[in-house]
Amino acid sequence: MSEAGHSASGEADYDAIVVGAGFAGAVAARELAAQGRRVLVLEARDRIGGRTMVGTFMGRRIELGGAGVHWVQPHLFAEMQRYGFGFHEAPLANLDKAYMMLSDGRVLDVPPDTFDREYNAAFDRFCARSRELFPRPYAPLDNPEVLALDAVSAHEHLHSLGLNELQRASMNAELTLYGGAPTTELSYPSFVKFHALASWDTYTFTDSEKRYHVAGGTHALCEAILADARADVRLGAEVASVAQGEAGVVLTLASGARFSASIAVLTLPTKVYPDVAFEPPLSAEKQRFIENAEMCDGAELYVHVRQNLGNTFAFCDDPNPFNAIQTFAYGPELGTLLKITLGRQSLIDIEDIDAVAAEIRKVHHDAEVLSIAPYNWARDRFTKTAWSSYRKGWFSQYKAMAAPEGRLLFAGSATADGWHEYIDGAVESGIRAAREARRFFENPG
Ligand SMILES: Cc1cc2nc3c(=O)[nH]c(=O)nc-3n(C[C@H](O)[C@H](O)[C@H](O)COP(=O)(O)OP(=O)(O)OC[C@H]3O[C@@H](n4cnc5c(N)ncnc54)[C@H](O)[C@@H]3O)c2cc1C
Repeated sequence: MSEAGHSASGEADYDAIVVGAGFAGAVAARELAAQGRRVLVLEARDRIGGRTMVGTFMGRRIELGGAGVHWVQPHLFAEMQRYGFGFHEAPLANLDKAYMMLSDGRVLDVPPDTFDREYNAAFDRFCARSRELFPRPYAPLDNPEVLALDAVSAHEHLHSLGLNELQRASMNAELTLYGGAPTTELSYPSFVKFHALASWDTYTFTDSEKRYHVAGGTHALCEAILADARADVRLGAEVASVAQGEAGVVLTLASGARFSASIAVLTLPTKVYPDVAFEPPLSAEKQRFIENAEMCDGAELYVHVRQNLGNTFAFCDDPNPFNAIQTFAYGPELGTLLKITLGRQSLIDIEDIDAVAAEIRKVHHDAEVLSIAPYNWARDRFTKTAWSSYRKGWFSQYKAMAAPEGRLLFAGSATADGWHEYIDGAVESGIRAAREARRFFENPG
């Protein structure tokens, strides 16, 4: 290569290189190929799917990353429709038991109807202004008041509402889970936007986060999208540097291999960008966003318990390490599989079965934990954060991360206008980046 983007013959290897084969990358690759472009996908891992990951536990398929999906997530739903994927319903509805672990460790055994009513009341109050603040949720910064409120933390807003103990604790557990950090850090309007996206309706929102999975698994859906791209895909291809010049881009892998193209679409999780060398460096605005905006310290864990606990749900308020403990499957022979979501994995070692069992027994006193299936996203070097959550003051800056820089286009769920903590946001961002690419190719100047 003599100059960024040119091989010795002067021909770039590809029209576009997509970095990352999660949902954002798979969709961007397919859309670029549909435009007639020659596309290469470079993925650091030896699998596709990124922050969606399917495993098996006790003979069942489990989603260790992004899983909850809903038809109010239009980009993802369109993909499910296109490739013929339906919805698989997780237990959640018709709970036998509901629990609330308060911040001091006390556990309330709450009748499920009361739990639902109080939690929904808290949610309604927290998001009471969602329609007013986000009349068009896909243009989330149109209302100038959102920009001002971005400096307000979820904690500050929650404590201004005069809620009762159960309402405040359940809502704080939910917000800790979403923020992946203490709620004093989470941007208040960034969370309210999700309520607006769920048609300004609390029940629909709750269904959208916990109730439905992709039947057949997220992996199969991601595979279907990527197969449709008919792109060259290289797994185990960790991009170490990205150089752009007048003629194109050159991406160099950790192995030393180099590929050139006219443009690159980057879909890296935000916190991973500092591990890639950019020449010239990324803009100061982007670098500030990368350093400051995201904070999610989350992880996911499945637990097999000998006893049949029935259909249960527990919220655990910060600083208890598990924020949500939900029955995933149960029966007389199986016992119970619990799915646990943690906003703050650093509060516990999720690979330590004794520590996990002790925590479970605070809610389910006699539970005998037989085995666990943890995955720690915050410690995964190709993720570093779990889902994308915005620190207060940084939600209003997300467009800095999405903005193209020369021949580099940026996708990934954190850059989405809509469901930024979700698979839907990843799909949305891949479509947007491909649209930007089309504009670039039509008018390269
Ligand atoms: C535990 C957990 C629970 C979640 N729950 C939900 C949920 O219920 N519902 C929902 O919709 N969403 C959920 N999410 C969020 C959702 O999974 C993500 O928003 C979405 O999958 C992100 O997709 P992406 O393509 O933007 O990024 P990613 O999926 O992270 O894709 C980025 C890709 O880039 C690759 N990469 C990184 N560095 C390099 C490099 N140097 N070179 C080449 N490749 C590289 C990574 O390996 C990865 O494959 C959850 C996420 C987690 C972790």
